[in-house]
Amino acid sequence: MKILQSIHSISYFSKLFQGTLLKNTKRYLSTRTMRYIEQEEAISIDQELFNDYRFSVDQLMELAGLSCATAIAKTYSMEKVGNKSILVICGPGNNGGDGLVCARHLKVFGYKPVIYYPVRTEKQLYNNLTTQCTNMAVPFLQMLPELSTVECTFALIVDAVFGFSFKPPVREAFVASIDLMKKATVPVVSIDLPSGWHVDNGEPEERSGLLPEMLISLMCPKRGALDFRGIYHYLGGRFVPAALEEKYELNLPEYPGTDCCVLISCDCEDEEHQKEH
Ligand SMILES: NC(=O)C1=CN([C@@H]2O[C@H](COP(=O)(O)OP(=O)(O)OC[C@H]3O[C@@H](n4cnc5c(N)ncnc54)[C@H](O)[C@@H]3O)[C@@H](O)[C@H]2O)[C@@H](O)CC1
Ligand SMILES: [K+]
Repeated sequence: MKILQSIHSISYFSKLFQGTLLKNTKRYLSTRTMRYIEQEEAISIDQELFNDYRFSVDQLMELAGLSCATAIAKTYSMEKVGNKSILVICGPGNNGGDGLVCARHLKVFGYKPVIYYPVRTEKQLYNNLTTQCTNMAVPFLQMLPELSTVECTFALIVDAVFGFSFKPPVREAFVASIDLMKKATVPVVSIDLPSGWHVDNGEPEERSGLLPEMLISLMCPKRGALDFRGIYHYLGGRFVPAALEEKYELNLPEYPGTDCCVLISCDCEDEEHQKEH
């Protein structure tokens, strides 16, 4: 009983201190105490970036998507991926936009991305991103592939369905995509948050959520990401002005040199991966 209680309090305190304690065998590669922010704070930082700093969505999305493609390439080399394609599933908002940008950069890096984008939002930004992909020979699937097709055709699935504006429950149009990612045995890489997870409370109560192998938090990790139990946790979206970082006490880790992403925790024995990144 005592052991159980102490396990509960360890897990309670590990949430309370927002990732400062080591969980399981996970190795936190950064020595700084990063803050895992709530949905409201993410929205408020986002607004400051657009309204006060006058960034455009296109600018930040390009940096976010590039950092995702870079983190993927660092982790899943062309050698590992082999001849297989990468399925990028895009949602209706900016998380989906990050997926479109990520797919384009993966193509430039020499991978074979294929996009499934079931619900398109009629906005110039998304129209431009889809045109760029089409003209750069990144195919769009009309239908979600069968599980068996996914297993033999794709080396990875990039989950760009929902990010920090998601409000549960998942609406019908996206249920099949999320189910496919839950069932597939190929690794899933989630952009910003695993889709379907509560932004603040993380994995759904009944533990029936999507379990990605890799998570790329953008700007700074969101509170729900404390439940991440996969292998690689990267931070990307290196665009936060120092004054905003200070104001929100984000304590971001140092990015190595000019890199656009940084590995913040790694639950693997792969010492080389940890050293290199
Ligand atoms: N400042 C930042 O941090 C930046 C964030 N970016 C990305 O933008 C994301 C946030 O984008 P958005 O605010 O557009 O929001 P999301 O992309 O998270 O989702 C919003 C869209 O999902 C729909 N949606 C919400 N809940 C749903 C549900 N239960 N079922 C079905 N559909 C649902 C909404 O109607 C809306 O169309 C971030 O997570 C990140 O990936 C980057 O693109 C650029 C910079
Ligand atoms: K996502």
